[in-house]
Amino acid sequence: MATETQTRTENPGTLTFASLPPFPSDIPTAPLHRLSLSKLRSDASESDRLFSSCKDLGFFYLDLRLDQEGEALLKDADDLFNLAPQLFDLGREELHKYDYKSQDSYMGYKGFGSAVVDEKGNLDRNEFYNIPKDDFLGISSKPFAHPQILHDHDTLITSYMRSSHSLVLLILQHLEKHLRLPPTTLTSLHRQMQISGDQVRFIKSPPQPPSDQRTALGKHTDFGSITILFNRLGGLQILPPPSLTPPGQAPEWTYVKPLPGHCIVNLGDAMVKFTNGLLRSNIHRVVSPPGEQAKETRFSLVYFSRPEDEVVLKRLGGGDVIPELGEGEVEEECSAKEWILMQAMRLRNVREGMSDEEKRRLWEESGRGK
Ligand SMILES: O=C(O)CCC(=O)C(=O)O
Ligand SMILES: [Fe+2]
Repeated sequence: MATETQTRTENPGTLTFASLPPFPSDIPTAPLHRLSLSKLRSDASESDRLFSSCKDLGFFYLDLRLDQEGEALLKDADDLFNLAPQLFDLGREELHKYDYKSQDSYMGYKGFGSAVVDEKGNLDRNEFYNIPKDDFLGISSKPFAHPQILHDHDTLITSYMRSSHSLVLLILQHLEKHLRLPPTTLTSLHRQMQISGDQVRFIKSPPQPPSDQRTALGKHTDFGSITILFNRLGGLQILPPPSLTPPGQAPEWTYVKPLPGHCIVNLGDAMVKFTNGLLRSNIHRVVSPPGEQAKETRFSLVYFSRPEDEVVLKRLGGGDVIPELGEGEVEEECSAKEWILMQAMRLRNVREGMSDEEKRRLWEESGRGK
């Protein structure tokens, strides 16, 4: 049993999760900055560090402890980690009823092995359940059906959505300030009660045979604005940009070590488009957890915030920090709704009996092999 002191210690090297094998101490980990939510509310230098993290890596840890809203979010995340196994225990056959791919939606269930993860045409090794914010906040015009167990936990799910969304708005407010954009430029594109692709995602990846450990979730950048991620077992890896790689070395996939009391925050493609490449959405993937952790089933919990459906993903005007477009450069007019749908569905066009060649083509056409 982990004690309060184990999970509350200030030394990240000794932070562990109760009842799970520890993250190995002898493997390299990604150099994410560790920011604090409570400091972010009052300390200008913490805000500066947030801006730097969003520019150089596009990923950071956020310590949620010692902050009222942060602690509430941690509690909800804990409760959702207890709910996740119960949801997936409904079984793949039952959950398939909630796969809405045939309705051209990525919401609901994604079955095990239904997306391509690499150039060889290998299939993923995880299941998702995507819960649309709009269905649970009661603003969808046509909500999807979801398993009863989710409705039974409606209060928890909506509380988690509201807390995550409010964290996203806080981060966007800091970014607006550093980008010297008029106040609400970013937050007004992410109003909680407007229709968007925002979702909670549960992911389950079972242990893989030691002789056949593959990528569970293929390399990608997130498509939306800000992602709030909780996980307990390693497995998430990022490919650091050349600017953070020692001179003369090629960037290498590096594990992000989960830290209790923290979430991992990362930026998606919409933030890159809004800022003409000033902010970064870094490439990442999920592989087998390292060391002893590989024997465990891995769950993760994600809140994806995305711009409201009708927002056009292009450079934001009104500030003097975002780089100008190049001479004669014309941006595509793609709405957030179109962009997210296209990105989310591309690799999920795997059909029964598809040849390896066809699967490889799906990967190629997704543009992720670049
Ligand atoms: O499970 C994780 O740690 C990361 C999941 C992820 O990157 C995603 O769902 O986009
Ligand atoms: Fe991701």
